[in-house]
Amino acid sequence: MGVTEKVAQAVSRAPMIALLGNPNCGKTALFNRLTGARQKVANYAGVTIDRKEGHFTSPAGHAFKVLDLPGAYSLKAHTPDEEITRDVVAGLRAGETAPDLVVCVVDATNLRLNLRLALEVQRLGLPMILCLNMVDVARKRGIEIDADRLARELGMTVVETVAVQSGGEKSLLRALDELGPLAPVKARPLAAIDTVSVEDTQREVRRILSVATNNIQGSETGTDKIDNVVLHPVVGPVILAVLMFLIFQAVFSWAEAPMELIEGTFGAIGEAVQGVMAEGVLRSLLVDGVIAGVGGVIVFLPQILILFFFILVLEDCGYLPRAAFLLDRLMGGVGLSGRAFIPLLSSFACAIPGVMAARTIQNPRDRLVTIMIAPLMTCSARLPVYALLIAAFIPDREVGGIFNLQGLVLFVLYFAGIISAMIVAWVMKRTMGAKRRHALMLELPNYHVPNLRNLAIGLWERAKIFLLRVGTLILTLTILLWALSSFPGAPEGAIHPPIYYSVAGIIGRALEFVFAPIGFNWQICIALVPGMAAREVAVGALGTVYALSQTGDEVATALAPLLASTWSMATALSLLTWYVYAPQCLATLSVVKRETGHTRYALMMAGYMFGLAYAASFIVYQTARLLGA
Ligand SMILES: Nc1nc2c(ncn2[C@@H]2O[C@H](COP(=O)(O)OP(=O)(O)OP(=O)(O)O)[C@@H](O)[C@H]2O)c(=O)[nH]1
Ligand SMILES: [Mg+2]
Repeated sequence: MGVTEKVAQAVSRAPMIALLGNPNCGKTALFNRLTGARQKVANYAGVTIDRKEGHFTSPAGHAFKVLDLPGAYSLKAHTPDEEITRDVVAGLRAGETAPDLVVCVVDATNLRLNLRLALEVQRLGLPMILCLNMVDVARKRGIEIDADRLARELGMTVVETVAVQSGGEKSLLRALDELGPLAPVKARPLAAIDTVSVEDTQREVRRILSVATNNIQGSETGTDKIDNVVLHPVVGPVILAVLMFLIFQAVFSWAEAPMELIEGTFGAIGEAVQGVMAEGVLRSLLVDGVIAGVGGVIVFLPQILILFFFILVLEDCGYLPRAAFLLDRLMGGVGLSGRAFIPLLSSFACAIPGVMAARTIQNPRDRLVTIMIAPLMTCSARLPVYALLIAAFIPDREVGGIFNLQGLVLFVLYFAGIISAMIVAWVMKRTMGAKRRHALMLELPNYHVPNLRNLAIGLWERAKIFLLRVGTLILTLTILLWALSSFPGAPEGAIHPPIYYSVAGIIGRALEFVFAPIGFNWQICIALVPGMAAREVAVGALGTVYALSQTGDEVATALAPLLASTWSMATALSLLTWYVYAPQCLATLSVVKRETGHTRYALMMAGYMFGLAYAASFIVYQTARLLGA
């Protein structure tokens, strides 16, 4: 038997540990530390929305399987993500038994809230360890917890951990090794444990805290002082607006140098290949297909990373739920709950995690509306499209002495998506029958300085996702497009470049009939088709289409100036508008179908977004033309 097979066999027989706890107490951080995984950790409730399995070996050589679960306040699940947690620990999931051991992770700075779940879970009768996490923060705040006394009161092992410090998990590992073999236990049915009232549980928590801790609960902390400013009704929104604005400025100004470097490199490679290879199909594939197409997309990596740098910092320091709090009034005005904020914010990375994060929303209508508008948030796949067109058509100059016009336009595009989403939400809520809205119940976590390692991992993961997409999906589609655009080739006595007569050219010219009223030429129409698979593909596709439209020996890696000289401003604005609305992403539509359980919602989404895209582009194009653009 090979080593990997031995490991696999040991793992399959290993006991299963479930990490359970309130949202934001550090379960995922602990999971990552135990298993070496890189699951998303961030400073707000509701980061983990699905079960995630991993495994590790303890210092004494025992193998364990471990489950990271969505945070829950109680086993009485209110949201789809809490249901996952409840079903896993109660052994209700199809084909799964209850875990062999529950490690209940609690935030040591907030035992009053956290211990309630621990007591509730204890009634299931499963072997259990209580993990006092964030003891570093608790100590700093003068909270003293007598772990031995707590252990006696609860009748279970209690360990102290710091999930974000290397070695911070040691006490848990030691406790696991001391546990000895775990006999299989059947969890008590949920109905049987539902006999103690919340009030009684809370009374018991208070009693335990009074004997096992010094009962210090948050005197005014640094967090409160910051919040006095950040959540101030006037100053707060101003800070939020300035912050957002600075981010978009940075996306353009900081990215300039690295982008030029990448562009220059691809240009040089293109010219080198052009120089050493004889003219022919293979050279065209490399230069017009791979280099012009893929190179055209990779250029945008720096901008994506800059945007994510800011998002990750805001996520990790604890600002995001505050932003949700500030925007709750605005969102309430259109009938959305502040809960929708995090899913919508995740959608700025990609609508797919955004749609999935809507699982944390309790009210089914709220959840559906949030899912339906999530793709209107500007995902990072739109950034290359926006950046390309802005670089080509919007002059790089200062406005009012401080703002850069390009950054300003990008801000407007993001803003257009948000405002449109709010309007759509309002209309949907109206048609579904307006419902009284619930007060926002949102935990505001303590601020902390972003963890550099987390930040680096987050950026690295982003870069990996992007480069993987470029290397697989985008490369494949670009090559396919190159082939469709190159064959069958120009007929005798042709007056246009060969692409005009190719399969793609014929499709593009057929579609042009539909899209001419919004100012799209046949080259754009060609790019829209593979762009359905993923938005950035359109940029690569335009790169290839225009490279193939070049006559003579020019290399067209610098797409922006080429577009600037061949399109009208009206066309560029229209295409930008199209990308604000069009559902150019099949993956999102299929996730919507999966998360809602109905094909009709995916179709509804595609329908309303295409409709909006066409109408908005039509208005923008015709207006711009009237104004002579
Ligand atoms: N100082 C300190 N911070 C911690 C500790 N454990 C976790 N954190 C931070 O607490 C925040 C929440 O951590 P997560 O691991 O995402 O929490 P979670 O319990 O998985 O949260 P959900 O998935 O939302 O239920 C992150 O910002 C972590 O960096 C700790 O022991 N000490
Ligand atoms: Mg988590």
